Amino acid sequence: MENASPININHSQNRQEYISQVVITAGQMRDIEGRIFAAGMPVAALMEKVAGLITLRIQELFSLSRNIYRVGILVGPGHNGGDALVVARELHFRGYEVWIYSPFSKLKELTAQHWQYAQSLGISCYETLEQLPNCDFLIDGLFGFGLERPLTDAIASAINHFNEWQKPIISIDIPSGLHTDTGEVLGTAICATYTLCLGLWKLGLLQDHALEYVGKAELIDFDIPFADVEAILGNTPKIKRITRKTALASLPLPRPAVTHKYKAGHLLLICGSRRYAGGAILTALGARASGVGMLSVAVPESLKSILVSHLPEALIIGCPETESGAILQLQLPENTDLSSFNAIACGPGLTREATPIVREVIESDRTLVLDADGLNILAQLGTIPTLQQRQAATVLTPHTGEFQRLFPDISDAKHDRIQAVREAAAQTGAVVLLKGARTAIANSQGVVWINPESTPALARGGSGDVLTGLLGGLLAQAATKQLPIENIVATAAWWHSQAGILAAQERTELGVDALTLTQYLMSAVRIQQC
Ligand SMILES: NC(=O)C1=CN([C@@H]2O[C@H](COP(=O)(O)OP(=O)(O)OC[C@H]3O[C@@H](n4cnc5c(N)ncnc54)[C@H](O)[C@@H]3O)[C@@H](O)[C@H]2O)[C@H](O)CC1
Ligand SMILES: [K+]
Repeated sequence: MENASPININHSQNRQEYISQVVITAGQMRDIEGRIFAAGMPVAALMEKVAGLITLRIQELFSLSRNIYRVGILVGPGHNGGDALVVARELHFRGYEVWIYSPFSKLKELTAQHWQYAQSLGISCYETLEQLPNCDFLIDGLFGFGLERPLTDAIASAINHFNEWQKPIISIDIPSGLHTDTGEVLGTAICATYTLCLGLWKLGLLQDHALEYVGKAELIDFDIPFADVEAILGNTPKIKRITRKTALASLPLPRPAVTHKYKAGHLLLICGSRRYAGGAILTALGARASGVGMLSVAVPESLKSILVSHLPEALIIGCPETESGAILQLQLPENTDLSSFNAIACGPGLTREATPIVREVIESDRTLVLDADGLNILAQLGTIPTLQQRQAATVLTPHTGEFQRLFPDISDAKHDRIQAVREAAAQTGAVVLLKGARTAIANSQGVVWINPESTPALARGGSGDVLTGLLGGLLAQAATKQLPIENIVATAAWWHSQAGILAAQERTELGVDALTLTQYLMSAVRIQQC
């Protein structure tokens, strides 16, 4: 954090950025909340403040009109339900037609008081699903981060019932039924249209399998003092969302006024085979977009001319090839060896025949990105023992299937991807990027970056090749800087997804083939720079 006088730390840009990055668990939220109440903030006052902010946002999302005026409020037994009851009261005063549903007989005291007051205002309250009025949208205040066990019987069937209504649902803090940390569905869960996350981003909202329940997630910042967050998480929180600011900070921009091509990094790509020539081209185009000063691309000899035609500025190295057209041997130009390069990216389109090549680059002292067949070969060689000997920085970029081949003993990456990628990084000492709808990046000290924004448009062949090239190019340029490798990897993931989002906006989610994606990389970063 830049130095800011203590007076304004809670209102500064720094706090905004910090709050937008931090990702927390239910336990950490409870501890932070505990500090706030211990410092004298009455629970009821905080609930009033939070619910007031929720009400304002709801009025923006569903402005009162002739067609939108009926709102059903689902109330749980805890303070999530308390929030919802305050929202119910405030929307009632703002002219919405409000009804409340809660099947719980035992409510927390504050929640029970709000229930009683809502009834005194004449707001219709229901305890059973029968005869519920129609509505234009629903507000889910059943459970927040206090959900402790799977939902069963009455409340589970009620949630399924409301999901079947196909009405827009706004979930307060977390879609009810989702595990706050793993994002797992505990029995069943509300399928939210919007999730208004309170105070600090909950980890479960960033887990791939939660996304279909979360809908569009927004943060309701209710001025949690920076000191309280820092007291629980420390100055460098372990799990962070990649933000535009952090991503742009690791880009090699602006360039120094005086520079030359070798100062802007030299990347060696080792990729492609006669069967997968396209993978080599896409990886090289991704690398080109990174701005790397010099790009060398080692491919089987038979691919050399097609690579030259696509990338006239790159040094294409034609290597001896096997019968089936895989690279047989890395044959670098005269007076060149692996130490001539700032970074190496190896794997796309290699096929499994290129084991000697992968072994050679692993044994080198260069910063190394392994992807695709580079990862499959690493898995065959034995992930942990093979990497143990490496001193230089290693980045692995598996999708879920490659991850499970690399780390068969790590708990199922689908269950808790964040924990899985952390374990993989700790076991290998590598930075591990686990691809997904919310790509997660971990280093061996347990720091995790999560990319909070992406698009299903990127789920296509070749998209990963582009990322590998882009990442390799950024690492080659950063070789002389002291930036943490995981920050560079996070920036590459962010840049890649922003290009996909921009391309999908202009061409729909069906129009983002990998070649098109390479053409959006530049405009994505230019737009984000404004
Ligand atoms: N974080 C903050 O600073 C603020 C949070 N607020 C809201 O409070 C909830 C958390 O409230 P809490 O009472 O701790 O938990 P819930 O509302 O999620 O309710 C849990 C409640 O339900 C019971 N329960 C747990 N599991 C089950 C189950 N499977 N079936 C039935 N009942 C279950 C449990 O015993 C609890 O009583 C947070 O999300 C915010 O919405 C503050 O209002 C504002 C500040
Ligand atoms: K909720």
